[in-house]
Amino acid sequence: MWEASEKDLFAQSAPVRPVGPRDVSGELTSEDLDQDRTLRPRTLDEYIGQERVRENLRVLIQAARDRGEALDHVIFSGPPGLGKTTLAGIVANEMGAKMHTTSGPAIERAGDLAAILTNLEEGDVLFVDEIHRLNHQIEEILYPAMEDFFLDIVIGKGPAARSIRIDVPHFTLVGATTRTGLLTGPLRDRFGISYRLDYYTPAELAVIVTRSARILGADIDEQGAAEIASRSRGTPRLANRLLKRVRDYAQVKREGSITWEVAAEALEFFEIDAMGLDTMDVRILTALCETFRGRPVGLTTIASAVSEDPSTLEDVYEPYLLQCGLIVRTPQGRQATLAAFDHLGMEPPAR
Ligand SMILES: Nc1ncnc2c1ncn2[C@@H]1O[C@H](COP(=O)(O)OP(=O)(O)OP(=O)(O)O)[C@@H](O)[C@H]1O
Repeated sequence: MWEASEKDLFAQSAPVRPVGPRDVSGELTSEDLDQDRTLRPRTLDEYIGQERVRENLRVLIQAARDRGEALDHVIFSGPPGLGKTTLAGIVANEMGAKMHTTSGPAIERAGDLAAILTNLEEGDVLFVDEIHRLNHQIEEILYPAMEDFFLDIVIGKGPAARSIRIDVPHFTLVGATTRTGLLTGPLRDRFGISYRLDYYTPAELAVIVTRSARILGADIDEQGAAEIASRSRGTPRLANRLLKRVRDYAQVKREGSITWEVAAEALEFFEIDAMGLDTMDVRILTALCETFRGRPVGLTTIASAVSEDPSTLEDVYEPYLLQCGLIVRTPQGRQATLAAFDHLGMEPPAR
């Protein structure tokens, strides 16, 4: 049950995907938005990697289609750039449904959500990016809409208040989050289907790079694709971005074709090291190893040492450094491992 004024009720729906350029690691930049339109796979067959998710979805989508029903609500979680938005588009496409896109922080008022939901048609997909950032009042309106497809609205205040119930079409909510931990229990429980996306293997990324190069008309050989893939931190968005940078380098400094030698030289030029770490990753490791001498450190302390926002550090940089075993999370904070000292070519302090 929620309260809304008439004005609120007829408010414009929230702006779509208000993302600005965030030029860090797997995060989205404005260039990515253009690139995404052309490079994004549209069907499950075109989608590379995440085998379990893909095969599961294939069965669930076919079952829903055969029954003529909307697919159950789905949530995708995982670090930025792994393909959550891509999968949401594929779900809509494979269901033959229309996709509407918004994000958690863009839905500010109850009326925003009411406007979005009442504009949907039967079977439509509503994609909510960063769903963990929905405010609690909005979440509560969403519960009956997800479960029983109605909105319960109270108009006015005090004795004059009246309640109306509005039916909404059977839709599929596809949520994406980088932080499942921040999702409230009741919201999480209302998703019938939940997948966590993993980092891609270098072999899968090499296939993605080769496919993207074909679409972009770039000439690349197998070793060139493998070299870009191995430095892409398991992330397709980054693989596509590095491919474009290497293509620029090949065009200006070499003959245009991307071989292993050209790719390695270009990535060196753009300061992407052999593990795919960029300058910010190296600054984080250097702070942990050098400034804090291998001791455990809190997230905000590291963030101020490298002048970065703590949540970007936690969402974007940390997962890959943890995955590579370069840092660990202890109850006292984040700590560099011996592998981090080794990677930086430093002696660990005597314990
Ligand atoms: N499995 C895949 N095969 C081929 N390309 C992919 C795949 N997954 C993602 N991509 C490409 O990577 C880019 C980023 O994907 P996407 O926008 O879906 O990531 P995301 O997880 O939604 O990121 P964010 O959380 O930052 O929104 C897109 O350009 C897409 O084309």
